[in-house]
Amino acid sequence: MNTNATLENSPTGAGAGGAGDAPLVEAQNLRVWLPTGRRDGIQAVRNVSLRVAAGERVGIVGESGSGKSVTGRALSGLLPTNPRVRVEGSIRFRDGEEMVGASAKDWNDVRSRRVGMIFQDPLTFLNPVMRIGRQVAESIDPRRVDLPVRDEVLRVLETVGLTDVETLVDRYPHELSGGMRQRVLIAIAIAKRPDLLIADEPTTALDATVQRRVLATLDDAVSRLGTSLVLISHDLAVVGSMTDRISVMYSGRIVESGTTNEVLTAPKHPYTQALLRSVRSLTDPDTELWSIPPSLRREIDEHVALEAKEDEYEA
Ligand SMILES: Nc1ncnc2c1ncn2[C@@H]1O[C@H](COP(=O)(O)OP(=O)(O)OP(=O)(O)O)[C@@H](O)[C@H]1O
Repeated sequence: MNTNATLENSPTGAGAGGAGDAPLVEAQNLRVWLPTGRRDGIQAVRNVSLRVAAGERVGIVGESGSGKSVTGRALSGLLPTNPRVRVEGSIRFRDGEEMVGASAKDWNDVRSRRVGMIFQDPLTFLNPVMRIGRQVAESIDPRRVDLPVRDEVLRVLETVGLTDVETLVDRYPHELSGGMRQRVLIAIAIAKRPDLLIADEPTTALDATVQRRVLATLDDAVSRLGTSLVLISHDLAVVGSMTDRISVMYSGRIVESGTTNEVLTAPKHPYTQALLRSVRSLTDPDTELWSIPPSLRREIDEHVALEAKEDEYEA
């Protein structure tokens, strides 16, 4: 049986909900197909089930191309707008409607009230021709972007460790360093006090020292707001230090889920075991290639194919 069948809440995780709590967000049997040159496109996400309790922090780890980002984008309704993108299964926020198949307007509503996003490359997310202050203000309240929210904008920017904020609000994204831009992105994401933050490789593009500081800022902001966090990263050390639970993805599937401690200290799935070993033997830190030997990779592929068959049979 696939280990993602039951995804228990961390009994020790900070703020994790109890067993009877309705999750803040729950994806069930999520399946996503994306268009490619091939006629049917590719299935990037295969039967992913994931639940995040209020205040809980869940990490999604796996190699490049395993489906982490597509899962994160599906959870935030930000998959490419292309009629050939197909999503099946279920995504529900607490007290909300089914979001698979929901309109762009419904997703906008959910994002503006409940979900903040932080992506790897702030320049693609920030508006290059809009001053920083206005971009943060729009996140606080898209209808009130003038003076009344200025104090709040300054406060949010200070919250994420930025200084000289009176000057900063009048600057444009290209005038800031990478670390500053990433902090602005965190500010924009937390300004509306979302229930859930989805951070997809939030610091990968930064150098190691800046990365640590920005992660500490994110950690601090999430703790203070009591926000739930989905942290997507190929970096097990980062995810291990910031989450209550971890789901490991391989070939579009969640192959193992458990408390962070369980997954890191007693991994059950051969892929997680290989992943943990390969972290220590990564040869080129600039790529996301994991040094899993081909014979072991074949074994893992066979194991995962067998699990997929079992899941299909059970369904
Ligand atoms: N816009 C897109 N159009 C077509 N295929 C896509 C698109 N985005 C992702 N894919 C494909 O979907 C699969 C999953 O990609 P995804 O980006 O979710 O992986 P990932 O685990 O997040 O990897 P990375 O860490 O490199 O971002 C990959 O095969 C990828 O090539």
